[in-house]
Amino acid sequence: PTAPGSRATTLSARFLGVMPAYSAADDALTTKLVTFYERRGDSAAPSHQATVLLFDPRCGSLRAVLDGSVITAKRTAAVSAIATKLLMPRSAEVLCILGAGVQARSHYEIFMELFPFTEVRGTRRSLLGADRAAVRGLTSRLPKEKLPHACHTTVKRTQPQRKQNGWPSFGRESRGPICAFPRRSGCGIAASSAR
Ligand SMILES: NC(=O)C1=CN([C@@H]2O[C@H](COP(=O)(O)OP(=O)(O)OC[C@H]3O[C@@H](n4cnc5c(N)ncnc54)[C@H](O)[C@@H]3O)[C@@H](O)[C@H]2O)C=CC1
Ligand SMILES: O=C(O)C1=NCCCC1
Repeated sequence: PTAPGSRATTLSARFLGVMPAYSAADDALTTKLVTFYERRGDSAAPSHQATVLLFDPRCGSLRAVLDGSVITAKRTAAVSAIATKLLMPRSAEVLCILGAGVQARSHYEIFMELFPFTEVRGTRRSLLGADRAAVRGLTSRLPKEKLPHACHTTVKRTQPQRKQNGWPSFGRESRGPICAFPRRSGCGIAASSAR
């Protein structure tokens, strides 16, 4: 989760986030620095780039500089997985992932490892490029007649809002990832990872 004291500096759809944290249990003093930029089609750079600095809590000296991109991808998906483990109906078989970027991939990987989904669905803009062939039962749109049991949005700058039929629809503000379980499952919108 975002640490208390985190700050973000904005340059019109370009952000620098500072996420300091101290864990007494691990005796670890750290901060993550993360930039997240709205990308136009012509940019090859990742939309989110992060670095983690680790300090010695006793003397304040810098001890390590870590790449933060993998940590961000895995930690965020891990939080979604915890929420899903606690809230998803046991009978769930169908996973839906909206978005096709870094978080879509990390969510896909951990969800396929931890849960017995038999089917994965995405939207037209999904799913996972090269992994497409490995995804069983992928459909290119969300069929109304058979709702998935868990839905994870990893799209940028959108947020699902519950529709009457229980499906998330996209608003224009805010950010994912957000875990949603359709109302039919009895859970409603269940959790938003992290922030
Ligand atoms: N809560 C947390 O701790 C974290 C949250 N995030 C958030 O998760 C989201 C995804 O991050 P990344 O995967 O790293 O970004 P990314 O830039 O790698 O992927 C974004 C994906 O969303 C898709 N997309 C954008 N608009 C769409 C739309 N209207 N419909 C369908 N797909 C659409 C893009 O095509 C792209 O595949 C961002 O909003 C980001 O800020 C990311 C990291 C940590
Ligand atoms: O690294 C994180 O955690 C982020 N949270 C929200 C937006 C971008 C990065």
